[in-house]
Order: sequence, then structure tokens, then C-alpha cells
Amino acid sequence: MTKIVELKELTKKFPGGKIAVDNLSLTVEKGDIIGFLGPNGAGKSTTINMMMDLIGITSGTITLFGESARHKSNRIRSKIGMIPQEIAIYEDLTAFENVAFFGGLYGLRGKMLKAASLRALRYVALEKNAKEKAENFSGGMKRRLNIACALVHEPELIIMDEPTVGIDPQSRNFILGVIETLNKKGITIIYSTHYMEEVERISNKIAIIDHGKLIACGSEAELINLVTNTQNFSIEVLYPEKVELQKLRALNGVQQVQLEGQILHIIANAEKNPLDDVLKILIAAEVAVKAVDQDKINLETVFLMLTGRKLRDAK
Ligand SMILES: Nc1ncnc2c1ncn2[C@@H]1O[C@H](COP(=O)(O)OP(=O)(O)OP(=O)(O)O)[C@@H](O)[C@H]1O
Repeated sequence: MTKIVELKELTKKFPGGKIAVDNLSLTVEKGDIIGFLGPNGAGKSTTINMMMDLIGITSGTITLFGESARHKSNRIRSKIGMIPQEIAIYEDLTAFENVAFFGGLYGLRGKMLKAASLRALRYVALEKNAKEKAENFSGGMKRRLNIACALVHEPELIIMDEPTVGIDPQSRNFILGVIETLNKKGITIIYSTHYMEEVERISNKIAIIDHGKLIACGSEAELINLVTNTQNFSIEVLYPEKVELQKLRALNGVQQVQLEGQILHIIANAEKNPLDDVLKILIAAEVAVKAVDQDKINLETVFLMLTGRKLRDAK
């Protein structure tokens, strides 16, 4: 087991007092695809930015490839490829020129640089567009070019900060495929997202982050195991404004209740099924129950159980 990244009690307090990352500790091992899963504002970017030395840390330590990130040497930098949240490419350069520019920053020259640039473009299926200017690319192609720029120096660790936000489903699917291919070659990936389906598809390890804290970390199966003695219901109601949330939350066996539009999400104990009592309260309040479904336990359930909030609209 080779540790590629080790964060210990990492904390970031911004001037003004906001604690964006709060005592966060985790380890990334060689060959991992670790998903940083958390809603907007959870602290994922701040964690990544500290790892990349783009912002200072308040306390704690970061170890990259066995060395302290505080004195990050060029040797360590050359092992990391970073794909930031905002696409960072030069619009007026061609795809090839963009990739070659970044390759040049890592000391590649001449034939080596050309071969590495074409190889990186091939990875993201932009080889045929090598001579086209980036300004003519679609959002998805720009994102793929951005990824090629981060791959040109053949890093051992790739850090991606929400690389699929705002791009079409086809490009998203393609990017996830690229990540899987890179990982098969032994490259370690840190992937930040608020899309549960993405980490479910590609990650072998998931770090659930909320309000700057690491809530849980493990494989999908390990995380789901945390909530195995629970069951998950969705109840569709016609008059959600009449739902008495406090009464439902007070029921014996009910662990979490969330109302999302007309859907009431309930997490309950597996042994003490409170569904009958829930329905009695709803019927007495005349909410008009339209449908009741038992849902699969998934990462959304884990997030709701551990934080009391839904992943996609947590604030
Ligand atoms: N420079 C800053 N000064 C003050 N607060 C900040 C700064 N940068 C980020 N924050 C705050 O820190 C918290 C964590 O932000 P961060 O960008 O790390 O979250 P995130 O999980 O990456 O979400 P997003 O997807 O929205 O970027 C947020 O509340 C954010 O508003």
C-alpha cells in the first residue's frame, strides 16, 4: 500500500472567520479513484486548493508522495496533474498549442513535447482537432482539452475539481470513461463532485464531505453498510404544505424526514417499521397520499442519514 496523499487534521479558516475545511484527515492510496462527494460549499475545492498549494493552510499537514506539501519540490509538482473547476485554456491557441504550452511548463521540449502533446490529445479524442482554435470548441471539447493539458506530462496523480459541471451528458460520459482508462494504467485520481451517480460509477473510495468535515470515507458498499439497519421510503402527497414534519420526526422508528416538492423522503429503522403510523398522521392531516415506494438504499440515503439533508439541495 503506497500512500499518495495524506491529509492530517487539515483546517482552513478564511479571513472573516469562515471555516471551510474543519479538521479533515484522509489517505489516498496508489491506484485509488477517490470521489470527494459533497454539496456546493462543502469544502471540496478549498481542500484541493490547499493540496495544490494555491492557498495556505490554517493548521494540519498535507503529505504528497511521502513529502510535506509545504516544501513542494518540482519533482512532486511534476507527478500531479490538476484540472481546476474553471476551464483554464487559451482560447486563441489551437488545441495542440494549448497542450504543448502546458507540456513546456513541465520541461518537455522538441520531439518529446510533440509526441506527449499528441498522446494527451488522443486520450481525450481531440487528435483530429489538434490544429483548430480552442475558441471554436463546444463546452465539452474545451473541458476535454483542459484535461489533455493536465495529462501531457504523464502525472501519477490527477486531481479533478467538478470537471463535468455544465457540460452535456455525452461529454460527461466520455470524461468518466477517460478517468477509468487512466486509472487502469495505474494513475491515482481524486475526483470532486456533487453528483452521486458519478462517484458510484467510477470511485473505489468515496469521501463524503459536508460543512468542511469528513463525514465518512470508504467504498460504496462500506458506506451503505453504515445504514444497513434502515429502510427508505418515498411518499408522494398532493398537499405538501399540510405535512406535519415535526409529528413525523417524533415517531418511534423514524430517523430522518425530508420534504422535497411533493415527495416525502423517510428513513426508518428496519426493525421498527413506522410506515403505518406515518400514513395515519398524513391521512389525518389530509395531505392526500398518491403513492408510497420503498427506495433502494444508496449514497443519497447515506448522506441524508449522516447529515440530515439531501445531497443535491443541501445548503
Ligand atoms: N476566499 C474565500 N473567502 C471566504 N470564504 C470562502 C472563500 N472560498 C471559499 N469560501 C467558503 O468556503 C466554503 C467552502 O467552499 P468550497 O469552494 O471549498 O466548497 P466546494 O465543496 O468546493 O463547493 P463548490 O462546488 O461550490 O466549489 C463555502 O462556504 C465558501 O463560500
